[in-house]
Amino acid sequence: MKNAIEINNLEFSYSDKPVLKKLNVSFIENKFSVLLGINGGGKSTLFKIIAGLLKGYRGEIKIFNKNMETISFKERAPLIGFLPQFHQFVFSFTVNEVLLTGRTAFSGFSVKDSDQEMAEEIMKDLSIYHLKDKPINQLSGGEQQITMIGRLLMQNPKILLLDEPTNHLDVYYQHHLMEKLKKYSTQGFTVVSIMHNPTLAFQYADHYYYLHDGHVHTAEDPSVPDLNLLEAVYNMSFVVINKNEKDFILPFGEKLD
Ligand SMILES: Nc1ncnc2c1ncn2[C@@H]1O[C@H](COP(=O)(O)OP(=O)(O)OP(=O)(O)O)[C@@H](O)[C@H]1O
Repeated sequence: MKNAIEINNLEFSYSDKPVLKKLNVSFIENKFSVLLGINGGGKSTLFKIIAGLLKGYRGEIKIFNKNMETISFKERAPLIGFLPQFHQFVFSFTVNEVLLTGRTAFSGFSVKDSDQEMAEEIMKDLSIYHLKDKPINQLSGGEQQITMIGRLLMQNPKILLLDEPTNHLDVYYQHHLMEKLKKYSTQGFTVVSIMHNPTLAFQYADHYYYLHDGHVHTAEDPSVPDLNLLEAVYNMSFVVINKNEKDFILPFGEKLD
C-alpha cells in the first residue's frame, strides 16, 4: 500500500500558540480516511497546511513521495483538491458555471465540450442536476456544499481533502454523500476527510485517525475503530450497538471525568 500523503514531525503555531506538535501521519492511497477530533484541535489547520494554504510550518510533507515544497502551484491542482470548511460566494454564478470553474486550472477560461459533459455527469451523479441554472448564492447551505464537492470532482485531483463535507446536509444526504465518497475511493481517488460524526464515519470509511493534543493517533490497524482512543479524544463514553450484524458506534453522552 502506497502513501498518498506522508507527514513527518509537523509543527505549527499561531503566534505563540502551538497547535500541531511534531505530528506524524500517513494517509494511504485509494482509501477513504477520516480524521476525527474535538473543536479547535487543529484539524483544519492540518488540512490547510497540506493544501498549501498555510505556510510557516516545520517538518516534512510528502505528496505521493514528493516533498510538498518542490511541488509547483500548477502541479498541485491535479494532485490535491481541497474543500474548505467555509465558502464565500461573491459572484452569482450558476451551479453549472461553478462546476466549470473547477476546470480553469486545465482549460483556462475556455469551456470545452468535454468539460460541459463532465459537469453534466457530475451534477447527475450528485443529484443536483435540477439546480444546474440556479445561482449558487440562492441555494441552501446543503445544496451549496454539494455543488462545491461537484466543483472539486471537476478538478479531478488524485486526493480529495475534505473539511467537514457533510456540513449542512440532512441525514439522507449525509449517508448519500458518504456512499459516494466510499465509491470514489475505489475509483482512483484518495479521500481524506475531517468529520464530526463518528457514527457516520465508522459506517463508511476505511481508515480512522484521531487528532488529539497536537498529534494524530491511530489504532495499530487503522481500519479498526478504537473505542478507547475515541473516548480519550472526546472525554465521553461511546456504546456499540449491533443491528443486522453490523456494529454502530454511538456517543453515549456520559462525561468520563
Ligand atoms: N487564523 C488563526 N489565528 C489564530 N489562531 C487560530 C487561527 N485559526 C485557528 N486558530 C486556532 O487554532 C486552533 C486550531 O484551530 P482549527 O481550526 O485548526 O481546529 P479544528 O480542529 O479544525 O476545529 P473545528 O473542529 O472547530 O473546526 C484553535 O484553537 C483556533 O482557535
